Amino acid sequence: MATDFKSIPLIDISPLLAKWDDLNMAEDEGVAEVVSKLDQACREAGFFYVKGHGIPDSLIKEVRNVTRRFFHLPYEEKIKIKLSAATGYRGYQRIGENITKGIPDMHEAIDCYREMKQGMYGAFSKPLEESNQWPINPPNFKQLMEEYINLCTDLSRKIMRGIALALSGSADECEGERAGDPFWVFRIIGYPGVSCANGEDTPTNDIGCGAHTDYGLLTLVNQDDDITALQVRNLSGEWISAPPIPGTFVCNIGDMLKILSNGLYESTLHRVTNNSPKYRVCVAYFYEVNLSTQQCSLFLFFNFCLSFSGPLSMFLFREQPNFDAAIEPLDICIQRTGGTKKFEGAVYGKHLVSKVQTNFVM
Ligand SMILES: N=C(N)NCCCC[C@H](N)C(=O)O
Ligand SMILES: O=C(O)CCC(=O)C(=O)O
Ligand SMILES: [Fe+2]
Repeated sequence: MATDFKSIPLIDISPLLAKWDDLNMAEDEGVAEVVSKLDQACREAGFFYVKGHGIPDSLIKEVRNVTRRFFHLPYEEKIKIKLSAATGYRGYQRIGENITKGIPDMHEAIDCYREMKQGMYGAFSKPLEESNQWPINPPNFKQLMEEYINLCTDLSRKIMRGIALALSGSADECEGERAGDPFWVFRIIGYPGVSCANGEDTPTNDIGCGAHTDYGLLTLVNQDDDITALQVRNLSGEWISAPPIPGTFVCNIGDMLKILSNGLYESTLHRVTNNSPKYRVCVAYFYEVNLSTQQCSLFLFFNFCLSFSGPLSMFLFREQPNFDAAIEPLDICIQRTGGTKKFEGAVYGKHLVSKVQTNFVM
């Protein structure tokens, strides 16, 4: 975010999706136009809406509907999948358990993370190495969300190809050899509506989620289409609303893309306040990292050799997400920003674990 933007741009990405896997995509006029809009949006706001994304509207709505049904269940039902350090920070957290900059957030949520094989990355990934906890009620919850997550993963990868071109890299600049198996985070969130406390006329103004930046590359927000609650901070510190635009996702840049782009793009601060009397649902998919490391290539090699020793080893050595990717500013971006690295590299998984471990009071 480098400007005093007053609204958030809307981009129709269908030309990019039509050519995303075409080696000459950058020469296509339609793609070039999308790329230039992405570049402008990422520089100016770090936020943009996308339409023409190809994910069926019926699925997007159904994801919010089952979410609403879950949060309306009695508390005893919801804590059956309660999040704790012992569950790898996966599962349900009640209102006020997530904290941002020391202040409890007025939201409840289910947190999910791409699952990882135990012991894969050494000690640092241990805190997150458990399985997701899905509600058994509504019964189709897990299946529906997994289908949705897969579509969001594909879509994010394609948008990231456009962003890689916008950074004047190659389309797959932000991917490793093992692209296609990225690490993701998924948050299913509910924000209670405000009520007028003690008969006062003005509703209490509770912060649904305090000002923060997202941790990875790109976020896709699926928000209720009748409540304006998400706000994005511009350069002079004004909070600009991101009202719902039916049929779109709100997309924003996370900390890993800020590092990769050497600050050309920034992860913009945003927050949520639900001042409406209605309960608000939001389902956020976070496309976190998709760059492989040296370690990963070695692992791939072993995996390749072992794949000849039968189906069992194929199963044991199935692909793992690149949770341990070391993120450094890309050379092309260093050149474009005056030749010096503005950020030290970060190991993605360490960044995530340090955030998650300080996000809860329970
Ligand atoms: N995985 C992501 N990006 N989650 C965003 C949650 C932001 C709130 C959190 N308490 C914080 O302070 O970061
Ligand atoms: O509720 C929203 O609109 C956004 C939530 C968000 O920013 C987050 O979970 O990181
Ligand atoms: Fe966020």
